[in-house]
Amino acid sequence: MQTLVVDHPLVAHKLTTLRDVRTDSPTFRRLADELVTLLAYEATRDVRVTDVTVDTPLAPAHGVRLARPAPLVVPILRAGLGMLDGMTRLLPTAEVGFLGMIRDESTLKAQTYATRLPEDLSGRQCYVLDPMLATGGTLAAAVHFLFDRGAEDVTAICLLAAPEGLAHLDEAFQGIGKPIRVVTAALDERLNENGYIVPGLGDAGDRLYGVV
Ligand SMILES: O=P(O)(O)OC[C@H]1O[C@H](OP(=O)(O)OP(=O)(O)O)[C@H](O)[C@@H]1O
Ligand SMILES: O=c1cc[nH]c(=O)[nH]1
Ligand SMILES: [Mg+2]
Repeated sequence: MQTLVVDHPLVAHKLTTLRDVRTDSPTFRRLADELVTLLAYEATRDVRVTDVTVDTPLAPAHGVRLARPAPLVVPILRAGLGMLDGMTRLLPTAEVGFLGMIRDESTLKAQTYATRLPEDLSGRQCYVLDPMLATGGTLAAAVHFLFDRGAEDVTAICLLAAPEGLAHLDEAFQGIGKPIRVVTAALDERLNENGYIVPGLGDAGDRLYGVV
């Protein structure tokens, strides 16, 4: 598995405000949206393209277009939904699948309550959106869903990651023979006794959409 921590002053600036407990929900949503677009720029570095030639007003010009089939973007509900618009702004032709998952707060195990994905993902590049990679249980389950349907590679875009979550994914997908990448704005220190990322930003879903 490959991990990329995007090192850029604009990313660090926006992430700092996102973490701040005084940041309200509307500002949090706007910053999450802006951050995902910056992260997606790096995360899509290996997106498949095909060569094309277009005519400028002066002469033919060689260039590229996104290859078919289009990439699949998969936000993990609920918090991943806050990253969808920022991603599709950059990749407007992408298709979107959905996974609804919630972590049981006592066992920290991920439970799936909704799946809406294409049956056949053969040859598809997939981008999973979830702001928090904590124990890694949720993301590991999501990646399994995609590989089980034939996805060619999976790139996860996260706002924050914990070392424990990256280690979990490394172990879970060792020897799978398919590329997995995690692109994140920061690698934090650790998880606390409740499985929350420290220093983190709290519960991303609650900060985006309110406590339910
Ligand atoms: O790496 P893990 O330990 O599995 O934890 C990370 C998951 O926890 C959060 O979702 P949550 O269960 O709070 O659901 P929500 O998005 O509906 O708030 C977060 O958005 C991730 O999906
Ligand atoms: O720190 C964390 C861990 C899991 N889910 C969150 O929203 N935040
Ligand atoms: Mg939550």
